[in-house]
Amino acid sequence: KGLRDTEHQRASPIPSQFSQEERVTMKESLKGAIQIPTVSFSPGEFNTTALAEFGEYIHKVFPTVFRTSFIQHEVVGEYSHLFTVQGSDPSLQPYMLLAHIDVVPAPDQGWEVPPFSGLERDGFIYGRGTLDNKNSVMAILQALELLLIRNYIPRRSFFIALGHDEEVSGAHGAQKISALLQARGVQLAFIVDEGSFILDGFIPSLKKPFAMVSVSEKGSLDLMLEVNKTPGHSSAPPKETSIGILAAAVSRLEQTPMPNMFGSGPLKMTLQQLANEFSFPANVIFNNLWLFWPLVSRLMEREDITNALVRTTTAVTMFNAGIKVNVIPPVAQATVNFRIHPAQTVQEVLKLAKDIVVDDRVQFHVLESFEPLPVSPSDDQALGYQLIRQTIQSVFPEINIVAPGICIAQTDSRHYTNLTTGIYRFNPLYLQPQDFRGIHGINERISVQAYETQVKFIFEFIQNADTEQRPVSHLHEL
Ligand SMILES: CCCCCCCC/C=C\CCCCCCCC(=O)N[C@@H](CCCCN)C(=O)O
Ligand SMILES: [Zn+2]
Ligand SMILES: [Zn+2]
Repeated sequence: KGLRDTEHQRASPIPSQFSQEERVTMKESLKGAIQIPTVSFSPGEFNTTALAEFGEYIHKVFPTVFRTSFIQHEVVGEYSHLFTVQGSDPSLQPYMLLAHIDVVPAPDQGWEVPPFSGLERDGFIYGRGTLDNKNSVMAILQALELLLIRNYIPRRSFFIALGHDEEVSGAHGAQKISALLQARGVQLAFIVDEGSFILDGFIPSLKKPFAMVSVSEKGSLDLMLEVNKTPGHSSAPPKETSIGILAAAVSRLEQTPMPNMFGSGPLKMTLQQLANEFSFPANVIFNNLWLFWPLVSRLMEREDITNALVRTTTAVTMFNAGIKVNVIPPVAQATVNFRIHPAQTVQEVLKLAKDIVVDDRVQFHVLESFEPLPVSPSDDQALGYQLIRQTIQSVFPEINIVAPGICIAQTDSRHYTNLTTGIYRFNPLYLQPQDFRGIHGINERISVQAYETQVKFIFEFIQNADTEQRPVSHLHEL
């Protein structure tokens, strides 16, 4: 399986080796990026000073990118960046690399070092954005900078889109870039974004880490539940207050998980590809899912992360009520964040939620919703998927399995379905469960060595994408 060379294949790729000085520069540049607090607080509420500073910062640390004649740079939606890298062969369909420069807030509490310090400790750079997602922003531009310094000229054109509001919707960044490219008539061969990793230790009986390339992502429904009651004196309370009614409603939602959808969606493909990697007897079980699916489906529910793969999840994330200790509360509101399994729709989940609550004193307000994403191809003919696979095999030769999977979070790539059917979410980094807890959590960090490897991966990927051939079906055709 893979990509077939032709006479046009670049004779000798530029080796992905970096000098000691370059390696120091690249890690210092990442630290500088972490120190700029580009926080998204809520839709439309960003640290605009930091976003503007970030724009100046990338000019400073990647001067060659900005002065190269075949690269066009545009600022979109005030703070997002779009780079158009013109390849020498217009017959090759362009692709796009995505990343986002905004981060979620990070209060200091619980961090070993301040979250916007970018401090290095024991070989790790700490800070908000080191995994989500300034690592990708900086690694993409760093790899391009290093290629340009080595006089690289791409054959296949590509775009780099860096959104500034991914963490709150992408409405001002990714959506505008997508509309701009659509207006220019651009169609893309594929997109590569954040959203998955080389996963290590997420499934107990799996012997080795494997690379999961997410070919779909879950949808979402932000639902606000509201109960109104006439306020009054707390000395003569009604049998139920708005708070009590609402608490019972959200408790019912928490206690009644959405149906287990194991068997539909990309997870089946993931497990089939992994089957032989499990130790005995799990390998027998995963090789015979037709027989053991009830058992596997129950096993998947046990851990939070694997549970998120088999169903629409329900997270009560906000609860507001009450105005004074001796006043019966007039209104109580709770917000529930559902992450929708690819085999369900927003409308189905809304109906299920209402059927669980069954209380007409509770009003439902849909704040925002997004359908799950279609499944991108991962077969032998899928150029983007095969290029990712090829580059993983080169940069991580110890990884035996590259499997398609699903992203349990949302990414900016969801705004680009108008431009391509090939959307792949993969960050070339090892991720363990404790690293996952750092994403949106505390002590988010990346090892210096992992960041260098990410730069190396993109450095090779950009060159691999210059291939002019289509993927081939069978190895024996090589
Ligand atoms: C058998 C396979 C086991 C798989 C285990 C999966 C482990 C999880 C791996 C990776 C998931 C990390 C995803 C990182 C991307 C985070 C993107 C993000 O934070 N997006 C936000 C966007 C919010 C937009 C506003 N609604 C989000 O989803 O909240
Ligand atoms: Zn992200
Ligand atoms: Zn995030």
